[in-house]
This record gives sequence, structure tokens and C-alpha cells, in this order.
Amino acid sequence: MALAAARRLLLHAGSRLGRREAVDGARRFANKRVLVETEGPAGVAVMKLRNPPVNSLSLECLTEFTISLEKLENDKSIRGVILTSECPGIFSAGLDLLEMYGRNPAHYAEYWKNVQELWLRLYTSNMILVSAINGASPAGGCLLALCCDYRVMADNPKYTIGLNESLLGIVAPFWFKDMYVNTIGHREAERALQLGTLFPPAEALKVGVVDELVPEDKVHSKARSVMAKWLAIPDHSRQLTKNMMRKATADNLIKQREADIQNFTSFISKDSIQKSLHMYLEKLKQKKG
Ligand SMILES: CCCCC/C=C\C/C=C\CCC/C=C/C(=O)SCCNC(=O)CCNC(=O)[C@H](O)C(C)(C)COP(=O)(O)OP(=O)(O)OC[C@H]1O[C@@H](n2cnc3c(N)ncnc32)[C@H](O)[C@@H]1OP(=O)(O)O
Repeated sequence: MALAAARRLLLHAGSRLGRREAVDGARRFANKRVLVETEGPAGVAVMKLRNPPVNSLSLECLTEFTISLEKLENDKSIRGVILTSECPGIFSAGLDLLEMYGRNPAHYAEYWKNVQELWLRLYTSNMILVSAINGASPAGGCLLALCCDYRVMADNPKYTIGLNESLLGIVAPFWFKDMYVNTIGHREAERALQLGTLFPPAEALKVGVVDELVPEDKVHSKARSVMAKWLAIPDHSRQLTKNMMRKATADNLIKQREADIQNFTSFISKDSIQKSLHMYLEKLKQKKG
């Protein structure tokens, strides 16, 4: 309930801000964790995640992300969005582990509902989505990128991307898996999901997790030039085609959202799964020390 109220407030405040800044041609609106800048005539918005240190998708971050997307969808002058990160070296560390560890079932259910909501909105967006992957992109971070129509990644071997859930002792849900299969094919997805593979850029390109690699300082300019190419296609034909390609996958979740929430909640609540998450969090801490 509190989140729904926050969402209404943010939408309202955001639209007022958006109108005021539109006077300059370029517009900008921001929540705490998501910054959106639009460039008037081109119809393109740049959406930057800024939830330091690692852009983990906390409940607040998911909510702000979803609201920002909703606002852009409602703005008929926006045809494309470049999704990127403001956190140096990290695109997104994925779902926030602290939302899935040591909480109660009601919290897990609420969190998962918001993960579903963001995924459905991103994956089925009518806008052109291009990801400018400027850092590490494990699990939920990779999920964000996979929702896009085109993925440009910084060619820095320190960065990896992939659905690594099995390394954490958890399991990617069927709709993560479906989207992976749609992107890289059944065999590669089967292997990568079981092994929890985090691909360095060259391998990510080879297997098709990303579409193009560029030097780190060219990620944004390349994303813009890719966007220009996609903008040249008539919206109606591109949108109908996108819908044709993605609808079955999205419908598969839509028809069983509630069951999927129950499934997640009971899975993540298990002692054995909580123990695995605990061990993984400890490992992350030890890496530092
Ligand atoms: C048949 C049955 C099926 C049932 C299935 C049903 C349902 C499905 C069930 C579950 C599905 C869940 C799907 C989950 C998806 C996810 O996205 S899980 C998250 C996966 N993410 C990761 O593994 C990334 C972990 N992080 C890292 O590898 C690194 O942090 C890094 C992103 C590469 C960045 O490295 P570095 O710059 O060195 O930063 P640090 O490691 O020092 O991290 C800084 C602090 O941030 C904390 N942190 C990192 N990642 C996360 C995260 N994802 N969530 C929360 N917090 C994170 C890290 O612990 C550090 O914290 P402190 O500073 O120590 O406090």
C-alpha cells in the first residue's frame, strides 16, 4: 500500500517537473535511483541507473525504474530509450540479494511482484530499447539488458554478463530462461544456465548475449548511432513485429503471475536456499577483506 502511494506521488511530481523543464527543449526528470534525460527532437531518452554501489535492484529501485518507464511510455514524443548506468564499472549487480535474504514471505511476494512488473514492462515496451552496458551485468543485470532490442557492451575483460543464478544456489525462473533461450538459443542457454556462466565480452558476443562490443569510451556514442538506425524504421511495423516475436513469452508469465509469486516465495523461504544466499553474501564480503 505504501509503495502504491509512493508510486502515485512520484508519477505526479515527475510529470510536473517534466513539464517545467520541457521549456528548454531538453528535458530531465529524476528519482533518487533513476535519472532520465530526453533530447527533444530526436525522441530519445537516456535512462541511467544510479543506485550505488552496484545498482542492485532493490524494491525502491525497481519501483522508480518502473515509474520512469511508465512515464516515458506515456510521453508520445519518446520513441527510444538508451538504458545505461551511472555507477562506474557496474551496469547492474542484478536483484538485490538483501531483498531475498532474511525477510518474511509477504516481503518476498511483494518484491517478486515488482520484479515481474518491471520485466513485463521492459520486455513488452513499444519503445526501442538499446542497452549501453558499461560494466558488470550478472543475473538481473543481464535480464535488463536482454529485455532490450539491441545490446552494446564495453569491451573490457573485467566486465562479465550472464544469468549466474545457479552459482548462488538459486534457480532462474522460467521467464528468465525463456528470454535467454529466445536470445541465444536452447543449447547455449541450457549450458549457460546450468553452469551459471558469466561471459566476458568476447564470449558474450560470440554466443549472442550482446550484439556489439566497442571500446569503453564509445559505448554511448555507439548506442546513439544504433538508436538512429532503429528510429529510421516506421514505428507501427517495428512495434507489431516486436510484439509478434515477444508476446508468447510475456503471456506465459502473465497467465501465471500469481502462481509464479507463490513459487518464488516458497522457494526463497526454504532454509536450504537462505543458507546458500547467506554463504554467497559472505563470499562477497570476504572478497573485500
Ligand atoms: C524448479 C524450482 C524453480 C523455482 C524457481 C522459482 C523462483 C526463482 C527463484 C529465485 C530467482 C532469483 C533470481 C535472482 C536474480 C538475481 O539477480 S540475484 C543477484 C545476482 N547478482 C550477483 O551475483 C552479483 C553479485 N555481486 C558481484 O558479483 C559484485 O558485487 C559485482 C557486481 C561484480 C561488483 O563488484 P565490486 O565492484 O568489487 O563490488 P563489491 O563486490 O565489493 O560489492 C559492493 C557492495 O555491494 C554488495 N552487493 C553486490 N551485489 C549485490 C546484490 N546483487 N545485491 C545486494 N548487494 C550486493 C556487496 O555485498 C558489497 O556490500 P558491502 O559493501 O560489503 O556491504
